[in-house]
Amino acid sequence: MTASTAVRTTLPPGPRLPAGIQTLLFGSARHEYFPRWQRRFGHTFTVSLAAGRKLVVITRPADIRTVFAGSATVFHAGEANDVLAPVLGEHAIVLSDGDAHQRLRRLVMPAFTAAALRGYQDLIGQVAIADAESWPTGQLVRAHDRMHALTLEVILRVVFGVSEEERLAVLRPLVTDVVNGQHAAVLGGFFPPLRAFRRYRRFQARRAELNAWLDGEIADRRRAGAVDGTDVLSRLLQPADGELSSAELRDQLFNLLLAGHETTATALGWTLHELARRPQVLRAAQRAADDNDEDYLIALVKEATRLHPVIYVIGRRLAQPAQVGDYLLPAGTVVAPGIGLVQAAEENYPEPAEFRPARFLDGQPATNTWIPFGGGVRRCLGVGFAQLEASLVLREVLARYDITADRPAPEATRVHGMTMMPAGGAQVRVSARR
Ligand code: HEM
Repeated sequence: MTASTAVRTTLPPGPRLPAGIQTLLFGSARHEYFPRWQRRFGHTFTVSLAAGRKLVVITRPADIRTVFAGSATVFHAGEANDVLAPVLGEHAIVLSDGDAHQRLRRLVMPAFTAAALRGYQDLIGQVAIADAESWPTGQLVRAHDRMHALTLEVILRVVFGVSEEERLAVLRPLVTDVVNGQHAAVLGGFFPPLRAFRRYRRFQARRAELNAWLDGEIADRRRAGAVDGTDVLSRLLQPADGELSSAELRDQLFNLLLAGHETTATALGWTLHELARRPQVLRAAQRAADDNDEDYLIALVKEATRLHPVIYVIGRRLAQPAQVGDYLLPAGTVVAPGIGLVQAAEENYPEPAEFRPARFLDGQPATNTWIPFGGGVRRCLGVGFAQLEASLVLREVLARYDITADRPAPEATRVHGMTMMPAGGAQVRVSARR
């Protein structure tokens, strides 16, 4: 082995700022500091976070492949997600590892197969039409807020399977409180004194109410033998080998709510924002909506999640030492594929700041250069669901409206917990289509 390829046993270089400051920068402006640190320290760098956590950020597709294809007994995603433990239930798939994860994935997967998705299509389409018909014209609309309400409606109707307006009216504010309170809960998990604050206590109280609602719903459905509906809960209730207990089922539903609601809304918000700024691409997208060209509509979302990754970085905690690229990293390190960095690299996407859906029509991107949904055995379970939902929503909106931006510059990105949002709410000016 030559000196240049020798495996290094030190951690990769990284900023020397105090860990508290690096934690703050990671929490509030990772999309600004990670590119700077990459320029300064190279393709692999270490971010030192509070409580001695070391995040080794990787950006080369070959290194990302090592992590995604690596053994699930070595690369633990559940442990890397432990900051979410105060929010999610103990059985949540996102927090699990090893055999427990494999079992949950096997039991939840049938609700996300292509056949299952076809079953949800009409219901999602109805929610999309109802929303699109009610857009106000002649004014500025915060598209992200609208998408937030819409994707919540999809979760309630298509994932939880609730259709009666009376019950939806109870659930909407309850779920909204829980979703809005999750960041206070994560902070309370980090800094116990914050648990005395009202926001933390309110989250816990509303979370308990939602748990009780979900428990009641699952018990009712089991009693009634209601497993043939076209919703995710019905699919999950279908008897399977080693089936989910009621507590496990409740935690998965809650996990799906948190994983699928804000993420999809944000991807849609960014897509509409980019379209409003680019009349030519908008016209092509409107033609695709008229022709029901699903490939183009999905290419729009793929390009939006490339240019504006909803989740900027993901992690795997090493259960034992492992070699990733040039480094032999110690157990306990979190190896973190830098989604936002790999997708913004000129060598992977020429003129990376441009919004070009055609990148996803002329063949596939190179392996591990487009990873907004993560990868390997932990790849997002809802990728097909999110793309179906987004394409149906875009079809209905673009068939009806012209959208423009008042300002040529793109909106800044705001970090909100795990999610990278449009800071101005993805404002678009809406008019009836000419
Ligand atoms: C545009 C929308 C979405 C984005 C960008 C997104 C992104 C992600 C990412 C980055 C991960 C982590 C993957 C990894 O660590 O390798 C993930 C995991 C997950 N997502 Fe999504 N997601 C979206 C929508 C959804 C939807 C709609 C659902 C379900 C209704 C969902 C359910 C899940 C679940 C259950 C996991 C955990 C998988 C596991 O640990 O095995 N997601 N998602």
